[in-house]
Amino acid sequence: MAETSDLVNIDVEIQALSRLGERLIDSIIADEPLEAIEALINSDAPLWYQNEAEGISPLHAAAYMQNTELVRVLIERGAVWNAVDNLKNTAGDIALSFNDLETYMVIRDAGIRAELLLSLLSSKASIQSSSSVVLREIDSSAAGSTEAFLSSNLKFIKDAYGQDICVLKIGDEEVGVMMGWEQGIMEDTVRRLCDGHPNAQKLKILNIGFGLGIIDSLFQALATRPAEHVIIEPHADVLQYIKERGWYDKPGVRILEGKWQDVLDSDAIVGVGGFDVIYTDTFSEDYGELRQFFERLPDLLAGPESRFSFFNGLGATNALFYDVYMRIAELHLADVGIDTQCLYIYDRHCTCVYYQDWHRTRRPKPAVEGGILPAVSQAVAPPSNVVTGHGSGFTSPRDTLSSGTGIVVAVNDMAQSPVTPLLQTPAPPVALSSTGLGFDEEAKLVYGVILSLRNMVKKLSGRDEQFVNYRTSTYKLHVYETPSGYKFVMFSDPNTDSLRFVLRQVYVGPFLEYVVRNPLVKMDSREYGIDNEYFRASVDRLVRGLSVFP
Ligand SMILES: C[S@@+](CC[C@H](N)C(=O)[O-])C[C@H]1O[C@@H](n2cnc3c(N)ncnc32)[C@H](O)[C@@H]1O
Repeated sequence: MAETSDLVNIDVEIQALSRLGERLIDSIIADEPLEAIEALINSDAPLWYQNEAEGISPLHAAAYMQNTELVRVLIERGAVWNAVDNLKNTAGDIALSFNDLETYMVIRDAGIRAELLLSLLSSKASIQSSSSVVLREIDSSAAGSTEAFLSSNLKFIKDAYGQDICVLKIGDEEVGVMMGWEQGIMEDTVRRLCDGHPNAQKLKILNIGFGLGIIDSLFQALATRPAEHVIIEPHADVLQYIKERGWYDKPGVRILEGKWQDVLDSDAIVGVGGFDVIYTDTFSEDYGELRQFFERLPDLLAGPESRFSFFNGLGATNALFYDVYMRIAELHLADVGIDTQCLYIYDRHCTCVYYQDWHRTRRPKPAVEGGILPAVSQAVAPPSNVVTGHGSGFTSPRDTLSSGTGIVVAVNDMAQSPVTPLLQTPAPPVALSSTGLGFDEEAKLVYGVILSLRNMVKKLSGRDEQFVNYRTSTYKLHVYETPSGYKFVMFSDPNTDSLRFVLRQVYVGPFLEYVVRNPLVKMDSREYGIDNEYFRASVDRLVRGLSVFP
C-alpha cells in the first residue's frame, strides 16, 4: 500500500515538474524578461526537461531565440549542453543554423568544460575502481568494446560502387569498420605527415590499425620507401588479410600482432629509437583510449620534427560534438607537448593589441598589471584585468588554450616605449619555448626581433626588400606587413611552407571585417586592444582550415 502511494506521489511530482519545464520553454520562446525566467528556474523549473512534441530543452529554446545572455545563464544554472531534440539537434546546432556564433561558442565552451571535467572524473574513477561513477552508457557491442570487436568475424567485400570495404555484423546490422571512401582522407594525411619531412629519405613510420591497408599502402608508395614501417594490428581476420597480400615479406615492414596497449613496450618498438611519423586509426576505442595513446607519444616520437596524426572520428556525426572533442584532443595533445603553430600580429606602433594562441606547449605567464592594454586577450591579461565598454565580447580564456597559434596586434609608439635591448642583435624569441616570461615581455621581444631583422634586411639589400620569414631548428617565424603598417606575425613548425598568404588572408578577411569595419573596436586608441569574439572565431576558423594545421 505504502509502495503504491509512493509511486502515485512520484508520478504527481513528475507531472508538476513537466508542467514547470513546459512553462520555462514557453516563457523563453515568448521572449519573457530574464528576471521572469530566472524566477521560474528558482522555483525549480527543470533545466533538463525536454518537451514531448519536439524534444527541445530550455537551452534549445534560448538558442532558437538567439538569446546569448540567457544561454549563458542557463548553462551557469546547469542546463545540459549536449541534449539532442527529436531531430537529433543540440542547442549548439540550432545556434549554428542561425549563424549565431556567439551563442554557439558559449555552448561549445560549456561542452569543453563539462567533457574535461568528466574525463578528469573518469580517470579518478578508474583509480578508485569499485566506487567508480558510471559516466556514460557502456556499449558492449563490437562497435564499442575492443574485446567484442576482436572476437567478431570481419568480412572484406566490395560495395555497390566496387570499393573495398570491411564490415562486421552487430545484431541485424552490418557496420562498416573501414571503407574505401577513406582513401582521400588517408592520402591527405600521408601528404601532411610526410611531405617535406626532414627525414624523408629514411622515414621510420608507425601505424596503429591496418584495416584495409589504405594508409600503409600509401606509406609504401612514397617516393622513397620508409626505412622502417611498423604496423600494429590485433584482429585475426585482418592479420589473415595482411598475410594473403604479402605484407609480412615486404622489405622494411614489420607487423606486430596485438593491440597497441600490449605491444608498445616491446623491443620491436623500443628498439626503433623513436618514429618520424606516427598514425593511429583503431576501431571500437573511445576517447579515453585515444588519450592514453596521446600520453605515450613523447616516448614514441623521435624528436621535435616528428609528426603525428590520428583519424578523428570523435563525435563525427554532429558538428558541435566534433568541435568539442577536437578542442579537447588539442588540449590534451598540448599537455603532452605536441605543438602546431603560433601566430602574432603587430600594428605600426609596437604595443600588443591582440593575441591568440592555439596549442602552444608553454604559454607565457600573464602580463603584469598595466603591461598590456585591456582587450588584448584574457588568456594573458593580468588576473584583475577586467575588460569593459570597448565592444569586446570575448568571454572565455580557454578559447586560446585549444590551439597552437597566436596573434598579436600592437598599439603604442615605439619612441615612447623602446622595444627591447635585443634590437641590435636579432635573437630568437626564446620566450616562445620556455623562458616563462610574462606576456608583455614576450610580445616586446617578438616585436623587437622582427623589427631588427626587417631593418637589417633593408640595410643589407639597400633596396626596399622585405624580410618575410626566418627559421630555427624548433620554429619558423612568418611576417606580413600591411601598407598601413600592421605587422602580422605567425609562428609555425620549422618545416611549414611560407604562411605569408595566410597572414594576408587574416588581414583582408577577419581583420578588415571584424576590426577595421567594427565601430565598437577603437583602433589606434592606445587604450584598448582589439580583441572581440567575432574576430577571434573567424581567425580561428581560418587557421584551423589550413592544410598546414594538423
Ligand atoms: C578503421 S581501421 C584502420 C583503417 C586504416 N587506417 C586504413 O587505412 O585502411 C581500424 C583498425 O584498427 C585495428 N584495431 C582495433 N583496435 C586496435 C588496438 N587496440 N590496437 C591496434 N589496432 C587496433 C582494427 O582491427 C582495424 O584493423
